Amino acid sequence: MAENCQAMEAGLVLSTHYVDVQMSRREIIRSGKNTNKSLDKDLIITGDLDRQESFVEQIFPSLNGDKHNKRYIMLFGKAGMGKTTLIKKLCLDWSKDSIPQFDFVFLLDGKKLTLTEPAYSLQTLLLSLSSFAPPYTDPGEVYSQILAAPKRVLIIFDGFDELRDYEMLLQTLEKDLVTSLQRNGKAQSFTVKQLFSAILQRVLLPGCTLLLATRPRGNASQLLRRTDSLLEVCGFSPTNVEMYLSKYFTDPTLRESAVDCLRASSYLQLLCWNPGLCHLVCTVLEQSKSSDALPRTLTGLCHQVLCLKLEKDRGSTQMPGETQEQSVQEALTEISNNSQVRKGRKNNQTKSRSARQSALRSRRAKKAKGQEKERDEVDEENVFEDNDRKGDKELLSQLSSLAWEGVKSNSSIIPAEKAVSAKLKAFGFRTGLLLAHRLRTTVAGDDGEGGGQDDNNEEGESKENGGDVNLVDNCDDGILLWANPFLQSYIAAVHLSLSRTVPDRSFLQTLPFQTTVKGRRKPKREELELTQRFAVGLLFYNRTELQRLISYKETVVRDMLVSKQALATKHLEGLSISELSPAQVLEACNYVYEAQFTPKGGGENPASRMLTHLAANLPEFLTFCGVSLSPPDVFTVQNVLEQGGAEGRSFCLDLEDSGIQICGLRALMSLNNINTYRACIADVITLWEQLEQSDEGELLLGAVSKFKIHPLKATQVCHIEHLEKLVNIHVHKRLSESSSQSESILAEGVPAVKELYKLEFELGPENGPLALPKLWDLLPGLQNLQHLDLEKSKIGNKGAEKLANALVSLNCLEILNLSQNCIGDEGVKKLALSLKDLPKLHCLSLYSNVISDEGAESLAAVLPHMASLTELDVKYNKMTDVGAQSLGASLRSCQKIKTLRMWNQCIPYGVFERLQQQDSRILWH
Ligand SMILES: Nc1ncnc2c1ncn2[C@@H]1O[C@H](COP(=O)(O)OP(=O)(O)OP(=O)(O)O)[C@@H](O)[C@H]1O
Repeated sequence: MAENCQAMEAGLVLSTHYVDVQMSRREIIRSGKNTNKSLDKDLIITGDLDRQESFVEQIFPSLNGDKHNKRYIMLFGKAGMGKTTLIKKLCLDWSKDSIPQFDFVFLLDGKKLTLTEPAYSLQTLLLSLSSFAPPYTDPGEVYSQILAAPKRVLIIFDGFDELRDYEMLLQTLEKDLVTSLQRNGKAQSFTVKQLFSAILQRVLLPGCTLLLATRPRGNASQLLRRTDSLLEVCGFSPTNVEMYLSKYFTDPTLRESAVDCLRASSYLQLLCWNPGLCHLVCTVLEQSKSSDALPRTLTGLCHQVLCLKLEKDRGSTQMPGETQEQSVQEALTEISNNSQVRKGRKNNQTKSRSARQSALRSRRAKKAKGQEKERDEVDEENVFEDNDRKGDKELLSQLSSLAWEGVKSNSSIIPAEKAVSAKLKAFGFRTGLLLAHRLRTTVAGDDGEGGGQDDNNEEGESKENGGDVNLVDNCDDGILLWANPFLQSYIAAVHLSLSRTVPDRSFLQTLPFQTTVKGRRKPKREELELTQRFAVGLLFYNRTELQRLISYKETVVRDMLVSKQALATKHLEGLSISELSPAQVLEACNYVYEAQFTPKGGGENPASRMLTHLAANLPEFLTFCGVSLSPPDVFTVQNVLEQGGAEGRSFCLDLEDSGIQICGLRALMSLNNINTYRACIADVITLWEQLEQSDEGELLLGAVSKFKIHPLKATQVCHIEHLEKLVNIHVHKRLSESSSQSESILAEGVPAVKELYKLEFELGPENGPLALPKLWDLLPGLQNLQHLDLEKSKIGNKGAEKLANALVSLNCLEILNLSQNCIGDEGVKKLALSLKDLPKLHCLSLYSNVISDEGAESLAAVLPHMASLTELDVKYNKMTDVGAQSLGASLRSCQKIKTLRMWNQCIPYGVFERLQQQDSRILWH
């Protein structure tokens, strides 16, 4: 396994190129209801500071001593975020004994589901179909060891694109099947799907640990119910990016210039947050001559990577004789200079490269035979090159149509029934756009060179430029797939935007923000979203550049682009921006950004028209609440907000529950057309502290004065912890004991606290009590609070007493909701004493508590003193006719009260009716 899991793409090797990334533990909102949950909607999004981070080693708590060992772990992250890489690292660590709790680790790939014949057993699945599995000399013996101690087995599932793929496997298995699976472990009569299902449903190997990797989209009610632990790959931090670059560019001069170039390209640098994109960025940096030539958009990045791949392919396929040899040698030297990693693989590569070179030479020789001898050699070259380029463009066009088919069906696998010509496959492999994935593990000795299986059973770019064309043809258990999700989406977009076979009408239907027949906007899959983004980007991309991908004449391309540009612009301008969801607003910002760097031409620029339109129509109260804002997302949002600023618009930003990083928060909040902002309180405080430390007084002033927290709904314990911190700053009028600069800025306290008028404490009966002590401490600091909602928080009599103490300071309180809180007579007596001193309280609810007659009487006693009270609700308590009559009597001297709700089963019906007749303000409901 140590050998087999090493390979990363383009010849990089895990042990030298892996960057230790962090993961964050995530939780889902457990509402108790069995709703059809969708992970990306139901995850609790924490602030930057609150992410509980952990490293690979910490995924599995040690088996000894940990009673709550997590046995169903889900690892998620968007495309390219490094799930597979992390799993490989895990396998590598295990192979080096650093995860001693497992005797066996098996990696099962979702792609194996394409094997549909009922010809497998658990034994063959684990020992022959799992990735990285070595050939076993005595599989029977190994299998019995696995069965003997399933607790010491880790099974990893990877290669599933989305959550919903797992859901399909969690549908209940038929009883007969369960019985036969359990009885006949060795019978090779099951499908991969049945075996996967049985493992996931704990029918087979119950007790083993499962780690499931997936992209986060899709509904997954079944899966989420089973999961004990949710981990998200965080992506690269700026330090990780630096580390990656230093590993990628081993030559110090190259590294330095790459780092400099990257520093000069803000957006590119932010894209590196996604490790998969960071790799693409390095590919471009490696070849780029100056920072001016670097791409500025995601479209530009993928375009350049694709062109480099095409050029590399042409470079090695088109140059005759010596020149070709030289260039391949140069390329090899460059590669080995750049990374020691590739050295290990060099033999293979050199072998396949030289084999291919000679094949190419003979191809060229054959081609050359029929040519007119007298022709000038240079001309001959050009003709070949032209023809080859045309051929490549034709192949690329076929690939792009295939890519779009894949995006539409949400798959990176090219279905076997698709007829893909050998030439196209060869082109796909050579350029590294396609991979071949072997479905069955090679048995020892199968491989002529004794190499065993390769790279997670995948072939293609790993033997780049190699002669693996026949692999899929010759090997009937191979499948074809796209090597890179970004490039697949990019090429799919090339089909949409640059193919004449996609007429305007169809193109229009592929644009984002389509409403379905039912009028709802469907949630979209990742690749489709990316493809749409690229499609828009391509329409406005440099035409000369695009010409490298397609063989139409310039005028044809121009006309086609102009027409599609007009459609895209009209489509966006026709949208009612204010009706878009926060996620769609973000999408729009991303599209507009991709289109933005249109080369200057005559006339009005439709791309800038789109930007202006979006900026002019964004709602003033702009919320990204609940939408994950990645670093590059923040950049595109900033771009639109700045444009809005140029048009005289200003915004109130809500960045709560967006997971925005503190540096992103800083970037947005410091724009001068932001009136107010909301965000995770703890992150905001950290930002203030940073600004204070860096002596940025003016920014700090803005950051403090623009921050808003009203109205505040606390749903997690940390929300109250953060609020407590903020109230402390407000009360002490400085950020910390030692701070001096903030003192003048905070001389009047924190405006956000002063302007907090409504606080809803919604932690529920389980978490509520954990945060209550902090709430009691901080409440006196909220002097302007008008509305306090503590419904269903289990505050009890003790809490009521604490609250009573705090109420003394809340002179502005108008509404107090204490429904369903287990408050009894003791508690209400204490409360009553403070309530009478609240001059503005007009609405009090003590609905569904445990107040009996004694408590009712103490309330009755203070009612006449509560000058502003208009509504009192004490329904569903424990008082009898005695308490009810005291309250009724007291009501007579309270002219202001409009309604008194007090019915419960302990009050005899007749008594209540009589009371009601005496005073119509007494209500049943
Ligand atoms: N920790 C890491 N260190 C170095 N490179 C990494 C790391 N994580 C990811 N990469 C780079 O990013 C590329 C994409 O990562 P990977 O394939 O693991 O993503 P993924 O989350 O599995 O994506 P997908 O959802 O598309 O399967 C890798 O091929 C590798 O080059």
